[in-house]
Amino acid sequence: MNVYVSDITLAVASFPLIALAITLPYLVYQYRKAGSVPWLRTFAVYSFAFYLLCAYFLVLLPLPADRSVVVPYAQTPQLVPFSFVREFLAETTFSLGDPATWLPTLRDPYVYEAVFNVLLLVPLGMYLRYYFRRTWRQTLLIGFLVTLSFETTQLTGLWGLYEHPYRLFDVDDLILNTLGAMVGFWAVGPALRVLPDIRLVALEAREAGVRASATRRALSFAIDLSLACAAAVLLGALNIAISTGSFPGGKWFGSGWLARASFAFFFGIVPIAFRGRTFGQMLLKLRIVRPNADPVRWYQILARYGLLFLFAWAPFEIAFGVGMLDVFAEGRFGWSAPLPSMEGASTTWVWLAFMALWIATLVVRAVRAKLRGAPFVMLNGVLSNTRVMTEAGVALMRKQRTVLDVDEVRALEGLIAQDGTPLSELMERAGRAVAEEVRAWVPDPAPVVVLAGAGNNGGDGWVCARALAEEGYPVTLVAPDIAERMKVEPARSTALAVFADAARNALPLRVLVAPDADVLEGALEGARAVVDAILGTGFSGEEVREPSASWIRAANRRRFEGARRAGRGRHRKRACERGDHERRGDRSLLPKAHGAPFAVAVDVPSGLSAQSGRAARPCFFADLTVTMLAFKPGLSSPAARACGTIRLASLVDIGPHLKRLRGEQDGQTRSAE
Ligand SMILES: NC(=O)C1=CN([C@@H]2O[C@H](COP(=O)(O)OP(=O)(O)OC[C@H]3O[C@@H](n4cnc5c(N)ncnc54)[C@H](O)[C@@H]3O)[C@@H](O)[C@H]2O)[C@@H](O)CC1
Ligand SMILES: [K+]
Repeated sequence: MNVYVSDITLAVASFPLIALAITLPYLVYQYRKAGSVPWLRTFAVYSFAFYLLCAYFLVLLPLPADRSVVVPYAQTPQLVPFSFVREFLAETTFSLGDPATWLPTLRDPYVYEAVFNVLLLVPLGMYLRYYFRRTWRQTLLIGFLVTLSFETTQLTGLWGLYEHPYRLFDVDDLILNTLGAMVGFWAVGPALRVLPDIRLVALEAREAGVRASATRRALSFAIDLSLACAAAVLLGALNIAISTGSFPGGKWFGSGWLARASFAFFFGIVPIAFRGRTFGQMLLKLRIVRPNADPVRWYQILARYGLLFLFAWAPFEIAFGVGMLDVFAEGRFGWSAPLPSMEGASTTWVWLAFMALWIATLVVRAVRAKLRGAPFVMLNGVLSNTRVMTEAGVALMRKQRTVLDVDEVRALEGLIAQDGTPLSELMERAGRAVAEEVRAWVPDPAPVVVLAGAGNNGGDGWVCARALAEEGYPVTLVAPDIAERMKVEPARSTALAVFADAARNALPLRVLVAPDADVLEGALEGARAVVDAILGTGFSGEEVREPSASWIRAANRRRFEGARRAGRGRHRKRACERGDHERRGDRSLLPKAHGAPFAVAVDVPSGLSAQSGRAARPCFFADLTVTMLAFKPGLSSPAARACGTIRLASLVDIGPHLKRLRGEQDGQTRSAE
């Protein structure tokens, strides 16, 4: 037992080193991939790394001191399955009929080693299910492969580092370890109800990643600063090495000038050459842009960093003089060296006071930004009219600037159709885009409910349902009437075509026509995702008419109250009945019930006016809204929190069509005048 403890102690002792080594790459990776660094994921990653370290230490240590040592018992692999059971029965006093022998056997090495071997991979199974979202089959396979890697490492004496195996290759270990992974997989099941969904965490992180957080910017600045300092030191050393002796004073330039040149390179030339990105910013997917996300001009970059260095540097240079930086020439290091020799300490104080003031303004700005949920803007950013944004934020902001009125979207559709892409094709692309989002969320086929209205928004729903059914998802499509009786084109022909396809190819697609409340609730209960294709840009009015209203209410109930049989969440029910989740101006939304399906709205959540942004009662609450062609004005109203994350499905390159539309609009205004 002590062996285990000492291995784990060793792992604890060496983990900080590993943590240090993985932190920078982890932060960079996380910012690049997910956009921000949520604490839950970070905790999961670090604890997983720590666990793996422990596991490997337990399997491999202690290392024999001598590379050529022969450990007799480890030489012949143990290949008979379950021999530990036989040995245990043969060598211990254990007897099933005699309870007095039970307790002592627990302390028997055969038993605790077996238990240990099971426990070793229990955490792996837990991580695989919760964090990596693996199925039980994948967990079984991965658990087995990890065990196999342990055992082969032992069999080969640390891959040839030792001349002979020093630990025993044992088939029983393979069986018990793999069993442990499966135990972990099943044991974490109940916890999944309480733990936050790791995918939701990722989605939130992506959303948070649109904003360039102070940490992310500080990290990128630290990278650039390190590069500039390293280059300055290197150049300084080179300068001395090359020029010693050949010049009076032993060098070509003062190293102060080299430092300045190096800073000018990394903070001036590089971002100008790479259109607003320093190396650190490239690594962390940040960019210097104008406040409206337009590209910056070269002089704005110079102003941005010039001002920054003016604030931080100029008072310092004025106070200490240029020679101060000349560490190689002076043979002294750091700015503390000349302090005693200052002609009067007053300049030092001036500089320190200036720095303190500047840092204080930074802190105030940071706190204010945090409180208001606004981006953190530094004074040099204000003066140079530049901001640092994430690439995702820049892309989003540029797209969002093209906000089209609902009428304009309709006109645009007409122009696109004239140019050869009919509305039915747009509908096909729209439905598939929504299906893609559902699949990204629910990667393995699982029940999905599509609520499809009578208009073209419903048509998108039909396409989405077919796309998912083609991938094996059991889809329930809820429609107000049979497809033949739909009136709007191309929704009608699309629905008919989907219906025919489903029958011909035996797709797992079931259509419920005007189901009663119980049937609908039953369908929603088992769903992993629900698609709202009831009402889109064609919705108008203060109230939603039936049956759409009941459908929206049923979906919202499932979302906020949980499943009807769960018996929990009575308080939620009351809150829901009071309409807490719908109240306008109420900033915090009721949290989702556990196990509630992922809710995707097509184009706009049903009940929300895409034009005015007013939410009718009821209004569908979505996690994600996939809006078609362009952003609409209503999507940025306060009521638009019903949208969840908003994603744009471009469907076509609208640039040229938009130009034509705007041209035509101008022509009309002029002729009207
Ligand atoms: N913009 C685009 O490029 C595309 C748009 N398409 C979809 O088409 C949608 C627009 O289609 P439609 O113009 O047919 O309109 P919708 O399908 O959005 O809505 C029309 C239906 O809503 C009903 N309705 C209106 N007000 C109501 C109320 N107060 N209560 C209950 N029902 C009400 C109408 O009776 C009609 O059945 C878009 O939202 C989008 O999803 C896609 O099919 C293709 C591409
Ligand atoms: K909708």
